[in-house]
Amino acid sequence: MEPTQPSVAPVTPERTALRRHYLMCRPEHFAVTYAINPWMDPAAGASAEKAVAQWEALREAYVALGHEVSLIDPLPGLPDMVFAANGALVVGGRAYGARFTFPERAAEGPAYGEWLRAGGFDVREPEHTNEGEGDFLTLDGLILAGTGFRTDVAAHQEAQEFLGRPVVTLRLVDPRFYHLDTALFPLDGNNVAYYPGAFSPGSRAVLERLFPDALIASEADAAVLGLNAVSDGRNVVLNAEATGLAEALAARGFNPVPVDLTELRKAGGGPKCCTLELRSV
Ligand SMILES: CN(C)C(=N)NCCC[C@H](N)C(=O)O
Repeated sequence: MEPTQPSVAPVTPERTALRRHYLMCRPEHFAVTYAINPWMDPAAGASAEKAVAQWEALREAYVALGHEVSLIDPLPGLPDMVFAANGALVVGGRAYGARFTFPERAAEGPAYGEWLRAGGFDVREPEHTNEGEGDFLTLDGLILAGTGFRTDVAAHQEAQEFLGRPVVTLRLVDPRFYHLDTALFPLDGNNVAYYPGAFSPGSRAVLERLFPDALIASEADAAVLGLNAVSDGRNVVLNAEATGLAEALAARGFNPVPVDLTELRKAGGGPKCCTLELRSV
């Protein structure tokens, strides 16, 4: 008889959630009146009422998970202000302000800056174009920074100097994934999920070197903005249509929390875009 190999059951790691503090902006003035990314079609229109209902469900999901949510008042004439992640990058109580690429969103930078200053954050007015956490994603030891469509590489250096954290530049090459947070999200402080096709060959090699155990997402999941997700280290809030990604997350011991943000996707945004993390450490 052949000796039988002892079978080893796969070990799914226990994941730990860390309580977060998020800033959000109710989409009362949401609309698609201009097109600054390939997802936007002003002729197709969008409903602020539907957007508010979907956004409320996202806010409630965060609260149910035990996170704190603060709100900034939406301003008329700024239909994209719901995308709070673009408003700044906040790390260790310091806020590196946003300076938007397109004039349509320019007034959002000062609005978020004022809110953060009033909240006691040390706010830096940026010299260089950058769209906040849309293109800066923070892990324990470093900050990943996107460029290619919106944020200028000079802003990566400016953020590094102000925040005192290493910033690693990644080049985006597919216009559907115009912000880093449409193509990659931190699973926890040390690992990420991403769609390789969104990055230049050199940046893909950097990601492989930094994160050999990364979760690699399919194009189908990326194309429904599934990577525009928010993880607290255990629970991952993501677009409901990203079913393959949700399964892969569950297989790694994460708890996928699906949300429906189809109305906001008409402007090119998902759960992460609506969520600016206020990090005190
Ligand atoms: C990661 N974040 C924040 C985003 N991807 N933001 C969505 C911005 C959508 C807006 N219409 C724009 O094109 O700027």
